Amino acid sequence: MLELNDITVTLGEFTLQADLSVPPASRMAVIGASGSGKSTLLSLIGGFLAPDRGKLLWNGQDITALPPGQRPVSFLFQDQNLFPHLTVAQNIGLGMRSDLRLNADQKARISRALSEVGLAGTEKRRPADLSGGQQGRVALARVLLRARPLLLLDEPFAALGPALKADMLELVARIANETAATVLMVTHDPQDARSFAPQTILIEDGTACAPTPTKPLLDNPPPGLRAYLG
Ligand SMILES: Nc1ncnc2c1ncn2[C@@H]1O[C@H](COP(=O)(O)OP(=O)(O)OP(=O)(O)O)[C@@H](O)[C@H]1O
Repeated sequence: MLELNDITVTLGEFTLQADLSVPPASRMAVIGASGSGKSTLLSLIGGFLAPDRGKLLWNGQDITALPPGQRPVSFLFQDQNLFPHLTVAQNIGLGMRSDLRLNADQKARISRALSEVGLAGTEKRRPADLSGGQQGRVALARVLLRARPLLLLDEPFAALGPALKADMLELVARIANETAATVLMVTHDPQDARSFAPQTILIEDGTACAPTPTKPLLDNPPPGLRAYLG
């Protein structure tokens, strides 16, 4: 279980507050208007941003002061952060061994992850030889192999077409179920929230609200969210 206890973080003029819990093995959408603080919330949980006040707990352990690499977290951002000089397999392997001395079993796992994201046989290619959507899928394969219990997704599949995006969300949901991972996904697309996330964290007026069931929230949104969704 992830707990944000009485958190305040200030970035220039902007302040975000959060006092909420995310139950184990849940899939959550993070929704709010542009500039409401969605990426700020994920940066806070990932350890890229320190709160001015409050604590983050993971399964009861205080992780507020832990650097990103020591948190139980993996990320998938829109900007996929693939290294252009490394092959697809090496980019994925970095998630397992930073010196890239991969054994046969690790290489086999990389190939299996590539098959799962629909990119079988691309191990030796470079990111520049792949489309934006394919690069996104390589980044997803990397995240899947890291198998951390908390997965943070920031608009990860925005560059993909609708069919592929649905496939990728289904894949993330399946892997999250198999590994009992908790997933927080920032999205601007209410359909994605409905299909992927039973619960939603709404960010409004500088506050990340406690999780609430997605369908009733989107069926009957509060005024600020209604205006944003159009
Ligand atoms: N380094 C910073 N210094 C000052 N203000 C910042 C900084 N980073 C973000 N902000 C401000 O914090 C607020 C929240 O930004 P954030 O990126 O979290 O919003 P968001 O909901 O993810 O937006 P979007 O949907 O447009 O990506 C914005 O008003 C932004 O201008």
